[in-house]
Amino acid sequence: MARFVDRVVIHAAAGNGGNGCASVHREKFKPLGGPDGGNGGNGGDVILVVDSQVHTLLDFHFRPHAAATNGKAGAGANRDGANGGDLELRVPDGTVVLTEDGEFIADLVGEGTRLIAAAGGRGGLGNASLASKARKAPGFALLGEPGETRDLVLELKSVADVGLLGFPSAGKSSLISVLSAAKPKIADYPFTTLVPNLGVITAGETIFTMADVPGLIPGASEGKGLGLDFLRHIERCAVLAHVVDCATFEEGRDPLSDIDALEAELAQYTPSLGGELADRPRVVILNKIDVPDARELAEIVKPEIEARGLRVYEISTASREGLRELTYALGEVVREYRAAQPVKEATRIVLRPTAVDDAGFTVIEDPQVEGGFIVRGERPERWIRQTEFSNDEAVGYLADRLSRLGVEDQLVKMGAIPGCQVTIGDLVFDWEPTTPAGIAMTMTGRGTDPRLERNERIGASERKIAKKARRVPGTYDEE
Ligand SMILES: Nc1nc2c(ncn2[C@@H]2O[C@H](COP(=O)(O)OP(=O)(O)OP(=O)(O)O)[C@@H](O)[C@H]2O)c(=O)[nH]1
Ligand SMILES: [Mg+2]
Repeated sequence: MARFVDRVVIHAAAGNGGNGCASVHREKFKPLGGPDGGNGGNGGDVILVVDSQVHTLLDFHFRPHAAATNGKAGAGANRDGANGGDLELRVPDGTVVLTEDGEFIADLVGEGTRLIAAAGGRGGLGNASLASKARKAPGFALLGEPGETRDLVLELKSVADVGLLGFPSAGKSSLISVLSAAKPKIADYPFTTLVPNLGVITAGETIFTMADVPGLIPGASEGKGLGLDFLRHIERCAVLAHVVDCATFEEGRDPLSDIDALEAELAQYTPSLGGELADRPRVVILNKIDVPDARELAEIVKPEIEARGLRVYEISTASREGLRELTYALGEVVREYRAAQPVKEATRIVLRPTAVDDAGFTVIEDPQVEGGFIVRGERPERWIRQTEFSNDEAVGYLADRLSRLGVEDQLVKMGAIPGCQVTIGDLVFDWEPTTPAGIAMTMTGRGTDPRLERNERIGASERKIAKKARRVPGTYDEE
């Protein structure tokens, strides 16, 4: 059976956007028929999708790299590049997504819940789309944006329906091996099991999973033995089953004190996912009754344990006595537990949180460069990525865009002088006002900016967004 992996790091790489195409339509006797470069396709997303048929993160353990396909470049004759295909990764219900630093991103609950783990890059516009009255035949196109790459931690909130608790050599691995198809290592020395095993058990209509975990000893909550690691697994099981060795001759051990010792450890442990371990339903499995002394002992302690309100089952994994009854009883407890859970609602679509400053930007003084500035913002940074810097026309277009957004005005307002160093994203450059009258231009109203009239590529709505961003206090406006 599957080894059980409850925590993996995945490397998600979304597809890059395809580059836009700069092309000029050509026909016989009509050599310059206007721009006809198509747009690049968008890169594919890497998406996590909850699938109730998936129970472990094992696949990701073996294949941690996930990449969506790139968008295709645009071509002449107005042919747009194809979009890259999304890559859907199927994850178990109850997968918790964290950043590598342990910051919580999402809790994926309910069949079909989706999370964009890494967003594909946008395709670049071709020169046909960039054409305007003022720029009838642009000799450039926009570059496709690189897709996001993110390292994410996936953790299983629930690893199994039933978790086995017990001292080393109590017979936990033996039990899972006779109840399910799991074939864990079994031996008569302590700590045979080092990593948990997962078994799938059928009890009539009910199918449930059981986790065999490493043995527990007193002091585990402080890290003794395999300690905390083990408790982290137990925390993710709905039902806890004590497996008690009734045939041990070890000094100071008997079924009751074994149970008490392990309960004391559980009580010491603070579950990292919240929720109390004390609230989990419990059963007690008295094992090894094929040994005569053990059977006798089991008979003696059974009523005492039952008096604590626990269900007790006497079994032997060696002679297979009592297994059928145990299987159905566990199925019953699991069914009860499931029925008591609130109905899980599919969160349906959890989208990647969008950047708050999508429409705006901020300018700060560069702490490292005297007289320098850093411009931050989703859009200006994206525009930089879309620009092919070896093409002067493309650079001019970028400068227009930045100035229209108000970046230039803001730099002036903050005391930028021509020639100072400005950083936007990956780009560092010596700033020069776009027009010789750049500084004076801040005195004119926005509506009278001659560059605005010249350009119809930016839609009214886009301009409105930019304007609105200017009004939001704190976005960047220092007034
Ligand atoms: N006589 C008898 N021996 C058993 C029974 N169940 C398990 N054993 C023996 O007990 C020893 C330990 O069994 P395991 O299943 O490895 O015990 P475990 O609880 O998984 O132990 P750790 O992984 O070390 O925590 C082995 O030698 C088994 O053969 C049983 O019902 N009767
Ligand atoms: Mg074991």
